[in-house]
Amino acid sequence: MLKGKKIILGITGSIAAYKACYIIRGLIRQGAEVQVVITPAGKEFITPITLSALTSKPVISEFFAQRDGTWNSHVDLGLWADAMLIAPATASTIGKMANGIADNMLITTYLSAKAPVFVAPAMDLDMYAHPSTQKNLDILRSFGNHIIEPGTGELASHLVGKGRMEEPENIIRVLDEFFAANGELKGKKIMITAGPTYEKIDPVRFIGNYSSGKMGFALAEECARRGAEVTLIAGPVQLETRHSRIRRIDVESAEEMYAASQAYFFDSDAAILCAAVADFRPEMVAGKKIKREKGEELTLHLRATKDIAASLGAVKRKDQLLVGFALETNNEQQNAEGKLERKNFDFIVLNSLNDAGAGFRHDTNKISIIDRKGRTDYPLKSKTKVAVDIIDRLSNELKHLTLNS
Ligand SMILES: Nc1ccn([C@@H]2O[C@H](COP(=O)(O)OP(=O)(O)OP(=O)(O)O)[C@@H](O)[C@H]2O)c(=O)n1
Ligand SMILES: CC(C)(COP(=O)(O)O)[C@@H](O)C(=O)NCCC(=O)O
Ligand SMILES: N[C@@H](CS)C(=O)O
Repeated sequence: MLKGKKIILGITGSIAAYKACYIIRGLIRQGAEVQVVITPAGKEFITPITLSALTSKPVISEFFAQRDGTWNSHVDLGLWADAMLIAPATASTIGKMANGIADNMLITTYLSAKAPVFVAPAMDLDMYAHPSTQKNLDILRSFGNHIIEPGTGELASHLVGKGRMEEPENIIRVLDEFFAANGELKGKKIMITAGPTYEKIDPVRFIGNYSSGKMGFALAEECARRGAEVTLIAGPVQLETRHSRIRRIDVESAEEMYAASQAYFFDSDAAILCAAVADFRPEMVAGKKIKREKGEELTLHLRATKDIAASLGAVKRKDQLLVGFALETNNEQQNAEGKLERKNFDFIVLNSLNDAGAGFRHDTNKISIIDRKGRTDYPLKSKTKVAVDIIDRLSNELKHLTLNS
């Protein structure tokens, strides 16, 4: 959840300074804006030209801009930022931060920062273990700064030990999770159904469908990233959840998914029913494997499963949102609108098997969001990005619900 976040990246004189390029690229890829402030020693390890090309901003290193003497206001910078990240942070910089020695633009900016500060130490193992460094880190923690512990591995000295700056993707994840934990869905409880259901014929066979769970799991991760507590009711899929705020409930049949949905919906602010729930189940489940008969036919009597969406739509409170999906092969708009009404959805996500790359098993999807006011079409994109579009809409609807309730 770094979209739109303004981040000061402080770079100091460590051989790990080159990794700042990957941090910048990762932050910008997540929609953040990055302003680099680099120490004189940092410039010995990586050039402002490279950093400026990556951030599309002039790099700040002096109190006054070289080109025209403009004052680089550390005060404005401190007020501008949503976060300040010092990566890599040398022992010297950590000591200056801990003791307020503002002898360069980076420390001066740090002392003016109003935003949360994250520090990623990078140094040799003995320097990191030294009581002075550890004491300075404890002081920084006591000020409320977030220390991103270094990793263990081969160091510039070719010794092996703790002191390698944490990897860029993990540093970015720390910031992402920090903002997510304070994200727009903080405190919201969201129930999501995902994947197929399997309806037993006998101990060996079942009726199912091609749902992989990818779309539902992407929705769960996106809600968790935005601070929500997520209950993910998952049919039989080969996927793992990543975010710690996702509580996963595994089910197999439509009946089990129905029971789980009934159990968790009451306490939810919103439910997103992405699962491909079987509409029919065998009336009788054979206790033993049905043997191939001499004849060429096996007749199965099927009975309709309970409609989870309709049952939730019937009891949905005014302070709850209910979102459905429709996978169609024809009459897409008409079928989706029918389900919107029949199941009392607040909006429905339509995807059609007529669109290449959409629907079951793909890593991509092409959706339209339909509600009682109209329809919004989206291009084919990754299910991760489709989830962002859907949760943007859900988040907006939740805000209106909160305002109107
Ligand atoms: N027993 C069912 C079947 C479907 N759904 C939900 O209802 C929405 C639409 O599913 P779909 O199968 O398209 O709807 P059906 O009512 O089964 O209509 P169709 O005849 O097209 O299958 C989806 O959010 C799905 O998760 C549900 O909750 N319970
Ligand atoms: C097609 C999907 C199951 C997603 O497929 P998956 O990522 O699970 O393979 C989902 O986008 C969807 O349309 N679910 C509802 C299906 C239905 O019952 O209409
Ligand atoms: N409802 C469909 C899944 S889209 C089925 O019966 O499997």
